[in-house]
Amino acid sequence: MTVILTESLSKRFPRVTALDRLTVDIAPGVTGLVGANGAGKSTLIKILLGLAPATEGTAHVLGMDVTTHGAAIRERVGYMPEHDCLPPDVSATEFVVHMARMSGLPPTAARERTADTLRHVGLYEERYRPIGGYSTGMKQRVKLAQALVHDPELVFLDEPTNGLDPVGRDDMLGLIRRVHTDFGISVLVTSHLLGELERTCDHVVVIDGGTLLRSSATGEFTRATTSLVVEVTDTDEHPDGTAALHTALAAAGATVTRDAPGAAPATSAGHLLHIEAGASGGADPHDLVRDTVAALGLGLVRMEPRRHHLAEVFHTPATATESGPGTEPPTGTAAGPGPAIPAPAPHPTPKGGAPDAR
Ligand SMILES: Nc1ncnc2c1ncn2[C@@H]1O[C@H](COP(=O)(O)OP(=O)(O)OP(=O)(O)O)[C@@H](O)[C@H]1O
Repeated sequence: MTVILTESLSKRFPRVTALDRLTVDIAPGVTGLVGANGAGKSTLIKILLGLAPATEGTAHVLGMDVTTHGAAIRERVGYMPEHDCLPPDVSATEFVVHMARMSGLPPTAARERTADTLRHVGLYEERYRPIGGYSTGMKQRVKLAQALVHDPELVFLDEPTNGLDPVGRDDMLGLIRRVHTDFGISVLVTSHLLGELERTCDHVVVIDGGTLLRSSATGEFTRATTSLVVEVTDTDEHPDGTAALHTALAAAGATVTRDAPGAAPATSAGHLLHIEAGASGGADPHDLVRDTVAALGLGLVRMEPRRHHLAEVFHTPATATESGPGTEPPTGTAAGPGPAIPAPAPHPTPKGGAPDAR
């Protein structure tokens, strides 16, 4: 089953190719659409809603052609735009009731659905206050509520975590997950932060310069690169236990690094060893570590699998070119041959709203 299907979809502006022969097939569930700023995410959403015409190619949403069924698609799809689009002088309740009425709900149903939806997104007493006084987090919740109020089958959420602090981001990601688990609504959520989508999405589509880099289940991005993290104590015999273990494991044929491969320096603890799974000559790396630690007489503080983050997968040239099952190769690229997408910004920058006041 497919909720979104595009075939060789392109959008060319006079100076920029925003989408370049994009072919994707998205199933029900929560799907992340990842790409750096300018990758073409918002353009794709506008085409899928029937709000902007494609230059070439086809797109279907819930089985409907976007060029001929835009209005019918918008009846069954919710849309949370990226930019601040809320009127400051009305309350969340007034605004969401208005949007529900615009979607065709009768007055009583619109009021009831509004109350339920605002409660679901976590807005309570403050829903009667003017939106102008809300924090960015509260405004994002109102935008999410208006996308859900007409009970759609699918929602497009464009950068819903933009401008939120880490706690606000986690709350929003949890809400997005529940939109699917509690109501069965499929979600297409965009972000320029790869890491935040791996916890939220079943499937991730990565685009760059309007072309497809990769489309696969979230687990496939991370599973292939699992490594073990090991931490040991020092002893009188081995004052640097980590170094001793490193030497012994390497001598046994394991691929060992002292810092997290590809990790930012801030996350690299010099006393952690990373052993690549499957790189220890066929032996189970758990057994190898256990036996080696015991032979050296060290104390084992921890031994745990470490799942690489999506960002690392894309910033490690060796893994970025691997094709897992279900992976589609990049099509002709306007952004050059490099497989890695540009580094995501360290902080999401609110483009339309004020920084979170909380
Ligand atoms: N109406 C337009 N006219 C000309 N160029 C446009 C227009 N809309 C988008 N673009 C360009 O198309 C490219 C893709 O833009 P788009 O907004 O889809 O990217 P995005 O991935 O959503 O990034 P962002 O998160 O920054 O909005 C960009 O280079 C942008 O400048």
